[in-house]
Order: sequence, then C-alpha cells, then structure tokens
Amino acid sequence: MAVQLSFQYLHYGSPTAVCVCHRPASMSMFSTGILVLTSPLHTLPLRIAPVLSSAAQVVERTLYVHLHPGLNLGSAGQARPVYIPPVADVSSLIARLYSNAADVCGHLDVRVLLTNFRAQQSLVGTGGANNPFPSPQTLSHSPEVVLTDFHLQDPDQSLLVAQCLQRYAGHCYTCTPGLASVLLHPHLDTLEEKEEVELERHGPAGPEPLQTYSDVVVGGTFDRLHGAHKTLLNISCLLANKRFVIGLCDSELLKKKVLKELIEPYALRVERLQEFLQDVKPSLQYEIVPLSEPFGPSITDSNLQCIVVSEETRRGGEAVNKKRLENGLSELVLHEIQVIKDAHHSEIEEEKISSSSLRSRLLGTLLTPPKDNPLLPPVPYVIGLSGGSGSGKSSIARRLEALGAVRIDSDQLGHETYCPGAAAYQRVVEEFGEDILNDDKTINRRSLGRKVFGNKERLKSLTDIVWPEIALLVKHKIQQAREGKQVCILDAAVLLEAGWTEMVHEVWVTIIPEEEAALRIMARDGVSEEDARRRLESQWSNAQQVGHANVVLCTLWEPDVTQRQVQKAWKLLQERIQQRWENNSPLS
Ligand SMILES: CC(=O)SCCNC(=O)CCNC(=O)[C@H](O)C(C)(C)COP(=O)(O)OP(=O)(O)OC[C@H]1O[C@@H](n2cnc3c(N)ncnc32)[C@H](O)[C@@H]1OP(=O)(O)O
Repeated sequence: MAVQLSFQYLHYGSPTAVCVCHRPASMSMFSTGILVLTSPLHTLPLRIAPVLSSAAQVVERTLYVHLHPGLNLGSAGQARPVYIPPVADVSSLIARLYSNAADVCGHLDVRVLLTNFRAQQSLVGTGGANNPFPSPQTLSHSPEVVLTDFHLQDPDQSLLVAQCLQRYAGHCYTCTPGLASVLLHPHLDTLEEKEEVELERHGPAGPEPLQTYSDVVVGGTFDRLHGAHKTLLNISCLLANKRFVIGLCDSELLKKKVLKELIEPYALRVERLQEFLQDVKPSLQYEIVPLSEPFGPSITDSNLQCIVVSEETRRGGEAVNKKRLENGLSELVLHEIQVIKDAHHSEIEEEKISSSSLRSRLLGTLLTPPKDNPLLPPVPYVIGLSGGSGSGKSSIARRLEALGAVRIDSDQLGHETYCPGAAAYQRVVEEFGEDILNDDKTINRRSLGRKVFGNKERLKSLTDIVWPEIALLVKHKIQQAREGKQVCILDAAVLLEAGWTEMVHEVWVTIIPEEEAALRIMARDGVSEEDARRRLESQWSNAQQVGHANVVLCTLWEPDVTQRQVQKAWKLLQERIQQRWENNSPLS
C-alpha cells in the first residue's frame, strides 16, 4: 500500500484531539490500532479518558493498548521496549482504562497488552535478557495504525516522533505494511493541575510493587467479554508468572442465569478467551476448564497460589480456601479487584458492567439476519411470532398491532377450524370422541386440551387435522393485508414445530423462564401446575426456539420495559424494511 508521506494536521471535531496523521489519504478510519501510552504512571489515570476518546475517532474496531510509561519517542536511540515490573498502580490503571473505555468508547474492543510486564524474579535465569520482543508479536488483528499520547515539546519534532513510533510499534508487534501513525494531543490544561495533586498524593515513596505468583486461577462465565471480564483477566495475567487457569461455567451453573438462552455457546466463549489471552500475554500457559460445579480445579490443584476475585465473589474465594484446607492443600491468596460500574445501565440492569445487562440489550435487536426466501412475496412483510405458553407472546403481538402491524391470531383461527360446521369439526369429533363436546355440540377445548397436552401422539393427531386448515386461513389473512403493504404479525405459539417458517420473512421468539411461565399459565387459565407443565412440555424449549430466532423478546420485567423492547424491535424492523426497499428498488 502506498503511503503518503506528507503530514496532515487533523482537527477531529472535539477539542480533545489534534492529530498529526501520517497515513494514506484515502483511509479515514482504521479497523485496528495500537495505542502506545508513554505518560508517566501517576498522570495516566487522568489522561486516559480523553486519550481513549481521541483514539476512538481514528480506530473503529479493536484498540490494543501498550503501556510504556516514560518512553521517549523524541530520541530514536531511547525508544526500545523493556520489561516493566508489575506495580499496584498498573493494576489500578488497567481497571481505570477498561472502565473509561466502557464510558467513552464502548463500541471498541479494547485489549491491554502485557508482554512487556514481568516480575523481576521471573527474569532470573533468562541471562538478564531485557527485550520483551526478541521478534515481533503477532496479534489476532494486525494494527493498521499506531497512536500515542507522547507529548511533543515542539511541533517540528512531529516527523521524527511519528517515525520513531512506527519503528517502536514494528519492533514489538507485526503490523500491517504501511502502518500509519497518529499523535494524539488531548486537551490537558485542567488535567495538569490535578496531575500535580496526584503526584503529591503519591509522594516520593515510589511505586508499590505488586506481589506476583507462579499459578493463578479465576472462575466465571465470560459471556460476551466486556470491560469487567477483561480487567479480571488482565490483572490475573499481571499477577501470573507461569500458568493461568480459568474455570469456565457450563451446563448446570448456567441454569439460574438471566436470559441464559442468549449466553454464548461454551466453545465460542473458549475461543474468545483464548484469542484475548493470546494477545495479552502469550508467554503464559493458559488452561481453560469447564466448570459444572462452583469449585473445579481451584480446590484440587496444589500448584495454584492465588485466586482473583471481585467484591462480589470474595465469599466464593473464601469457600475455595475452606475446601482446600479440607483437601489438605494450602490456602490461596485472595486478590480482590473492584467491580466496574456501568455508567449506561438502565433500571432493569445491574449497576456494574455485567453480561446479563449486555444480554438484555440484545432483546429486540436482530440477532441473526433473515434468510431470503425468493418464493415469499415481498409484501406484506410477515413476522412469525412464536414463544412458549405463558411467555407473553400475545401481549407483544398486541403491542405490535398498536404500532401499526396487522395481527393474525393463530390460536383464534385454530378454534374457528373446529366450530360446528367448520372444516375440521367432524374429523376432530371422530378422532377424540363425543365426550369432548359441550351440551350445545361445540368442542370443549379444555377437555380436548387434557387429552392432547402431555401425549405427543394424540397432540399430533389433532395438529395433523387442524394445522393445514389454520394455514389456509392464515394465508388468506396475509393476502388481505397485502393491499395496505403492511407488516403482518403472525402470532403462532407453535410456528416452529409446525414448520411454518416458509410463510414468514422473520421469526421472532418470546421467552420467559419456565417456572415463571408455569405460574402465569396457572393464574391465567386456572389450571393445575401439572397441567401447566404438561402444556409447556408439549412445546419446544426456549433454547430450541431461540436457536431459530432472528429477534428475541422477553416479558419478564415491568410492562413499560416490554413496551420499550417492542418499540426498539419495531423501529429496527422499519429500518430493515426500508433498506430492503432501497436495495430492491429499480433505481438502485
Ligand atoms: C402453528 C400454530 O402455532 S397454530 C396455533 C396453535 N394451535 C394449534 O396448534 C391447534 C391445536 N390446539 C388447540 O386446538 C387448542 O390449543 C387446544 C384445544 C389444545 C387447547 O385449547 P385452549 O385450552 O382453549 O387453549 P388455547 O388454544 O387458548 O391455547 C392455550 C395454550 O396452548 C398452547 N398450544 C396451543 N396449541 C398447541 C400445540 N399444538 N402444541 C403445544 N402447545 C399448544 C398455546 O401456546 C397456548 O398458550 P398461550 O396462549 O400462552 O400461547
């Protein structure tokens, strides 16, 4: 790639960033960048937010952070990577960095790299080698741009600094050819005073060393790796000199989690962890083991020395130590890190950054893009809304109707198919006997329900009769909605089981924990718990349905929370439909 060697002074919107940019003119944003932080450790905490928000104006996907406090990029001879001993300030800086990143550049995948951090004792026997990068480290995403907070003494220095920075980055990491460089100058006027105060607070005592350990362990679910996970992992990597063991919650341990159906599969969580850890500190030996009970290897592995916990999991750490003592093993040092607050949390979300909040934010969004079905007419756009009994599906369908959709109620159409004189009446009576009839010869649905729910074969006999009839009525209703070019919501409890996906453009699924569904069915329909459970067992599980869903909704919380989810889903749907029109328009 040709690199344009002229300088550009770029004023990126806000006064926080003035960049000297040395890059191909055609490229406005970079996918992956590496930020080399050179400010002294005591000043970094205050600088980190403005530096990150400046960096976020240049990088859009992955931002690696390489810490080298005090690095002099103004003198080519001095800009060489060296090992830095882990100190307590680095650990709090890491927490601060991820916390600020969540606030100011939440869309970026930030990863703090620690190859150049090593405790002095673990350097013994390496012949005093002090180069953390004998060859450039390959990262999972190659940096296309290197950025720095290095403070220019005079603007004429910028070319020298940019070149020095590129050389430094290329020495440490395999970067893309034609690596661009950006010098960030966050607005620091007010910061400088505060930094003075920080310096005074620290006093002349120097940094407090961080105790490190050969083998460190943590446990967790690590669903959708976020800043709090990364802080935990990064600090564990800082503490570990040799081996890092991660107990990864699986199966039984996930059962009680909020929106457990949206937890990433085990294999994907392992893959994401491996990629992150391999970037962060490839010299460590990583072991990721499945946890089907709370303790795993933490209570049996005699080599472990330290367990990293948060305020919330400290008690778990103490329980580990109790078990270790019972098993004749030494106690682990409990290293506690702070919980990171989530500045953007909503009222149903936890105050801390959490995976369950991230999962709840997925509700109403497009999880899987719909497949194009050329046999399906483009209008009306049909949403198949499915969901277990008691999941609140029909209330969601009504909310969508209020927003302008045409609602097709399949339960209702089902009842119509076996009204006296209707297409399926005679066959249903022949199949299930006259004891399902009321005095007025109508079918008593509760009696019929008792015969079919909990009995797969009987249920199939019923659905074999009624589904084709209901499908005809549904198609007729869809046809009618075509005139108005409207969105149709096909409210169908067992849409997936019936194989009706061919009739719809998208599948939306409502979920609710099974215990809650059973309670709702009992209260609403006045049936016993046993009957409610039987009904639920006649349907696909939440997890099975979610596996086929383009959009997932959940009615577990207050009605206005459901309403906001529905409005979000509706708004995003309108955007998708508009996009479809534009793509298929003869003018496009
Ligand atoms: C493809 C579709 O989704 S079509 C719509 C569903 N209808 C059918 O499958 C037709 C067969 N079912 C029926 O005829 C009736 O449901 C009966 C006779 C079994 C029971 O009648 P009723 O007691 O009046 O119950 P109703 O029809 O209101 O349905 C009650 C619940 O049973 C569930 N249900 C209905 N049909 C089925 C089925 N075939 N399999 C599993 N569950 C079913 C629904 O989810 C509904 O729960 P929800 O309202 O919380 O979503």
